[in-house]
Amino acid sequence: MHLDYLLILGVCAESAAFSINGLISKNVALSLSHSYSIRGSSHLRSSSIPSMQYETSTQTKLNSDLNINIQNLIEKVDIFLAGKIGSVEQEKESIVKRIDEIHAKDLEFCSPFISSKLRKDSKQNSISYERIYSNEENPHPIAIRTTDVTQPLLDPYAIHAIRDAAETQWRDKNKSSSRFTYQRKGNYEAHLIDLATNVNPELLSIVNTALEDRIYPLVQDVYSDIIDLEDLSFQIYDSLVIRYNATEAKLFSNTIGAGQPLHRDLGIVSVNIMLNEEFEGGGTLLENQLSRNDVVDESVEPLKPIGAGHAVSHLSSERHAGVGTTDGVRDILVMFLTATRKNADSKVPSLERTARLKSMTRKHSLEFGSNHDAILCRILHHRLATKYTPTDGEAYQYLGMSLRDYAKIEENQSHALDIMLLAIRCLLVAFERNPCDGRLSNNIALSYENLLSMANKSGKSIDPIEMDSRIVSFYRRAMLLHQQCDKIGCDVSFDFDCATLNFGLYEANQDLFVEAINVLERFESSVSYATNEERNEQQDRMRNDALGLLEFCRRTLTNKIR
Ligand SMILES: O=C(O)CCC(=O)C(=O)O
Ligand SMILES: [Fe+2]
Repeated sequence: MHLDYLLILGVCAESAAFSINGLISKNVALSLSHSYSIRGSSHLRSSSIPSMQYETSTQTKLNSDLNINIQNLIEKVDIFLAGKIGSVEQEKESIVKRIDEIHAKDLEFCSPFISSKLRKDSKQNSISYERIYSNEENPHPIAIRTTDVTQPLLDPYAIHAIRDAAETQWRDKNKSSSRFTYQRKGNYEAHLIDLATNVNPELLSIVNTALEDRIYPLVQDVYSDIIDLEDLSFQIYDSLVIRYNATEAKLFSNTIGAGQPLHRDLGIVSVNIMLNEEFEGGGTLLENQLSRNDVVDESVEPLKPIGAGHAVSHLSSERHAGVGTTDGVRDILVMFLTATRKNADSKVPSLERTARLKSMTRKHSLEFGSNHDAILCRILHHRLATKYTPTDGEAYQYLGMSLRDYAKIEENQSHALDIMLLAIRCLLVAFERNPCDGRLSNNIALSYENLLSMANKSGKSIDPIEMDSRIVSFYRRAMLLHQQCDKIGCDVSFDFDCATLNFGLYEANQDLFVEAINVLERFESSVSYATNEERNEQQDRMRNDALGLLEFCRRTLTNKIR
């Protein structure tokens, strides 16, 4: 589905206003005034760097149109920011300074692990690997998998030492210092640096040898086409031993197994090494493996290394999940690599800056007393994220969502509408880059709904049929993407619930009760795999709302038939 970006600019022509039938909000005592937009998660690893490449032949023309529009769009965002913030350039500088300082501090955490020599001085890569491609007509590489059984990144001795140290730490509850945010039943984690420091000092030399001889040369080989490696030195900023214990997860009736939801990691490159083979399910699902056609592709399978000691690697910005391990125990060692520039003015690569800008936004914005200033802070951060990595779809997504939030508090209706249009255009740029992000499709549909109601308020009119078809297409797309993930064993239940309820509510508001029922019926059969208590509560509330709405639709339909 390709959308016409220019059309969005032209939707405000003067003609009859379109009004949504307000049946639900008028007649039903449901607390459905809120819609569920989906924010990026705030955990340590929620950040993003661009996907490896971004081109398809059918998109070529759109891309070139898009380039002109992006420039125009960014200019408009800059004009908006300059009108709201007195000293934009100064603010930007201080944000970047703060981000770079955190980066420098984080690098100390794993400093006992060696960093890579510059590429020209480093060893030649000897590890064979294959590329894994996105699921589209003109696929682009999204990951690699090592392919030669005789060349593991870690040998059995190293694997044994790592697992043994992790188990020792897990037995000692006092020693578990976790920065890991996916504290789900059945999941365990240990920082490799803690294991090397507190449990088995030999791990330092084991890991450093693997890094120097195999891992860094491999990474430099794999990513040389994608990242400018000139004067770049890689370094571990964190590394985790993760255990997914399916038996324990099942005890808590978490039927999808032990896993991690979709996320991005901080840093630049993630290397995911398999430590054992005795489990069912599991593996790493990359969002871009999903089908972007409006079908569920049954052939998509999560990536698994060829055996213990072997690896899968991807840019940390590729959105991915740990698919539920359904039987046994799955152990992995994940290394998150960042980098510094040796000879440049700025030591921090722009990819790293973008990732950190996005991950720090929430924290920085909470420092402001007023909601207005907090939203401006978010817009500024995401604008900077798009500046450092213009290809980053998620940066555009967040920029769009923060602009949308500004539009909602803008009192001047006409200005609000203009800002909303800017927001939607950012979201559409994001969609071009990340067509398989189900949250994004939901948020676009929702934003079109917001646009319609704002247009009504300000007396402007929008082609209702065009809008309706976009809203429905984006909700359908969101549902389909979530459905694919769910089928593969990746926990998207929260996002799936959001999209389902929003879509059902939209249909019900159009008096399309049969359609609404079809959508909402999912709530009668689906299971919730909430990640933490807060989400659990929110999800329960959503489910109740949805079931109430479903009942209302059924009742209304029966009354109509009578
Ligand atoms: O389970 C997996 O393979 C994914 C692990 C992962 O993404 C992470 O630890 O950040
Ligand atoms: Fe990850």
